Amino acid sequence: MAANTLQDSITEELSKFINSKSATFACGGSVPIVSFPVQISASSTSLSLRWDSPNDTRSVSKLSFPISPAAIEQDVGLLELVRDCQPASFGFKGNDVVDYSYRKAIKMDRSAFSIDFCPYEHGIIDTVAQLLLPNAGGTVATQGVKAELYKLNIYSAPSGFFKPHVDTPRSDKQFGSLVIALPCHHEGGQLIVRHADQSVTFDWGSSASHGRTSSTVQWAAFYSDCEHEVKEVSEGYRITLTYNLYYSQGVGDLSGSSPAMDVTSLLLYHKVKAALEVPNFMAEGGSLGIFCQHAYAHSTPEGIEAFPGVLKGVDMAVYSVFLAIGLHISVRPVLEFSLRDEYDDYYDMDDEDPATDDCAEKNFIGRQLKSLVVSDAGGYEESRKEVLESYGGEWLNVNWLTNAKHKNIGYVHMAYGNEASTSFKYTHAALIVSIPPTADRRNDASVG
Ligand SMILES: O=C(O)CCC(=O)C(=O)O
Ligand SMILES: [Fe+2]
Repeated sequence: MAANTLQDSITEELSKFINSKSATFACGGSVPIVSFPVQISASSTSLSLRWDSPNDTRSVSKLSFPISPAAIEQDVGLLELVRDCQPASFGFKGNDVVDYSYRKAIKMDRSAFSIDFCPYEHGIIDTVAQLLLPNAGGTVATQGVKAELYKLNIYSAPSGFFKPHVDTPRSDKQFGSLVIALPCHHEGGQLIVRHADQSVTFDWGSSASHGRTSSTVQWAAFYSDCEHEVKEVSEGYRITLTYNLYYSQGVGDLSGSSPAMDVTSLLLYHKVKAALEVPNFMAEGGSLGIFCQHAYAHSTPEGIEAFPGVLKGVDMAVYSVFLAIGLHISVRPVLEFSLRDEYDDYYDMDDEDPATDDCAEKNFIGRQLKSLVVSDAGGYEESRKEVLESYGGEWLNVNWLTNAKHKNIGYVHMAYGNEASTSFKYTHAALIVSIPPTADRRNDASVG
């Protein structure tokens, strides 16, 4: 093949692959167990599984990992675990079925055991969120991953296996599955994951993983629509934990609605309440403004769609606190504007324009976040007032709590003057709160 033809065909194949979902349908890795729990003593180089004995719920059994090839036949805990598991079923036409010609394995339900391994602690869930989630078909409101432990499974020699299947989704929020292999000696039992005409094999057997089985936890995650199978185990015990992976409100999407956070735990909540109780604080009511302290893409359509969920740090705290107190708060663009701007001082003497009167106190605030506005306003003989009106917003006297920090270009318009040219304005994203007058604050149960 001529060099260029070869290059073209490789380019085409790589390009096709990157453009398909196949580029990320499965991922995996390994975590050395010597590092957890955070190593305080030399004895912390194992992990423990504890489970309820089925015959006596007061009695708890324990098994420590890793389990070496030598220990496999003598480990009493392992034999007990095998004894206490039940045959593993699989979903077939809406029923749970046990059929050893399709799946030969045993399982334990999550309600019966606990283990001191947490995939979140080792960055596995962060990795899944970064790699699999973006193509999993969620929305901007589902930027996080919740991994829910499902079952413990054992595939043992001579012939544990699970034929090709697709996992039954537990809810419409499920986008994938995570399998974690505990460090126990085995051979065979490869997990093969397929998507379109591609496949990935995860071989966690001792020889294939160069002995790592004895010292590492190995894992794989894949999308729900991927067919997968577990090949026959020829030696030892392949012990796995399975997790269902769900979309969740992730970091960046908890503003005002974090199910886990009590907003009153934020000191800011009490400070704001105390301020509102002072009659002379904004006695007439008005607008309180907080310029966002972090940078956001607040003038692109995708960036705007992500608000308010994308707020972070103190911006999220501010948003959540005012929302919880029951005041109206929204993210709005503030046009960067000063008296010294362009030729405004000289050419724009329109008396009605508040900018020429008291713009030192007032800010021009867009009604809502807007993607970049390109306008033909501002040509010859048009006042700045018309330029601003074409953007859409109002002049507000704002009591600012923070200074502007980050800006995006928000508005492109014609420049003033008699030659055609363009000019632009930056916008800052700010949280604008409507503060009622003192009398209304007292009457408002949610504020008092
Ligand atoms: O243990 C495994 O590797 C995967 C098992 C599996 O496919 C399942 O439990 O649905
Ligand atoms: Fe499965």
